Amino acid sequence: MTSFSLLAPAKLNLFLHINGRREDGYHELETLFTFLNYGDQLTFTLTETTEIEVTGDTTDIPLKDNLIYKAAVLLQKHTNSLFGAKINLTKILPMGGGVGGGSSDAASTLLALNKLWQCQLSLSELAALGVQLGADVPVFINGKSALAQGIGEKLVNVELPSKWYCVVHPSEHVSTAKIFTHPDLKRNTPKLKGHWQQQTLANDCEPLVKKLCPEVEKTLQWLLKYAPSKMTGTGSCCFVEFATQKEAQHVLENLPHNWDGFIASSVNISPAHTQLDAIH
Ligand SMILES: C[C@](O)(CO)[C@H](O)COP(=O)(O)OP(=O)(O)OC[C@H]1O[C@@H](n2ccc(N)nc2=O)[C@H](O)[C@@H]1O
Ligand SMILES: Nc1ncnc2c1ncn2[C@@H]1O[C@H](COP(=O)(O)OP(=O)(O)OP(=O)(O)O)[C@@H](O)[C@H]1O
Repeated sequence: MTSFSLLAPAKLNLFLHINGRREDGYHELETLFTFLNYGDQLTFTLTETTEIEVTGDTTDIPLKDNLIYKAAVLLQKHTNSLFGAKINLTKILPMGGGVGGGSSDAASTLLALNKLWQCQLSLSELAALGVQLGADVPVFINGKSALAQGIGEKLVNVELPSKWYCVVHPSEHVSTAKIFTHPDLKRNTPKLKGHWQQQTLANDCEPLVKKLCPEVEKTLQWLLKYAPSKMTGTGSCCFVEFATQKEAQHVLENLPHNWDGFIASSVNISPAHTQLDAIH
């Protein structure tokens, strides 16, 4: 196989507790990750030179900063691969929306090129490379819904019931770094004791983001008409959960005209892994 496509799925943080700040500035957190059957589309084609070419919806991001390019170069250097690749991106996920699009692109690139270049690195070796690109990359490499600890890289797989989500993307962009460096961020939630299902679960970034971005506050309020609303990651996307597609579709159909959103079902195994396993 010298060319194939993979999805880079979205993630949702079903809760996000911040337990403290480390000396390097990163935060200790506890979060529950689920994957959505919805994401960016990436096509990988093997080339016989070492060049890495990224095409498609990449205009906003300089090549050297693109997490797809960075992931490819990292793997190439780590394995001394003499191959290259042409990678085409169809961007579907909102950038900086808290659904992990950049991290998921990076993870799908590592997974795909590991196969295309026959590097034969294990998932834990790929995750160790991935965490150098972002705290969220390992969960996408691991490919299973998981409870994460540490900076988000210590993962315990969990089985979650499949749900339907309506995800709304407010027009305001939220910088993850800005939230994590803000003095008013709540950083003192005690670590979970016992099973997470028996606890009160929240997103500790939500009060601060609501204060800084009125659009997020407005979105969460509007969604409350339908179901308990939550924010994912450091925002700005907000979501509501349902048992059926019909209920999620109903919210999407009623979105105010200038708002963006999508619906998707959650899956316990990342669609990138399901697709990769089907390639021989
Ligand atoms: C908030 C989450 O989206 C939850 O899934 C992630 O933990 C963020 O993951 P990410 O976007 O892959 O994060 P990175 O690209 O590694 O870091 C973005 C910014 O967030 C801060 N950051 C990130 C993760 C973490 N546990 N503590 C942090 O303080 C970093 O210092 C950096 O300034
Ligand atoms: N291929 C890429 N896709 C999206 N963003 C990228 C990519 N490469 C680099 N970036 C940079 O990464 C930043 C964060 O992107 P991303 O879409 O992952 O944010 P996010 O959904 O808030 O992620 P998280 O929840 O992990 O914080 C973007 O603002 C962009 O500058």
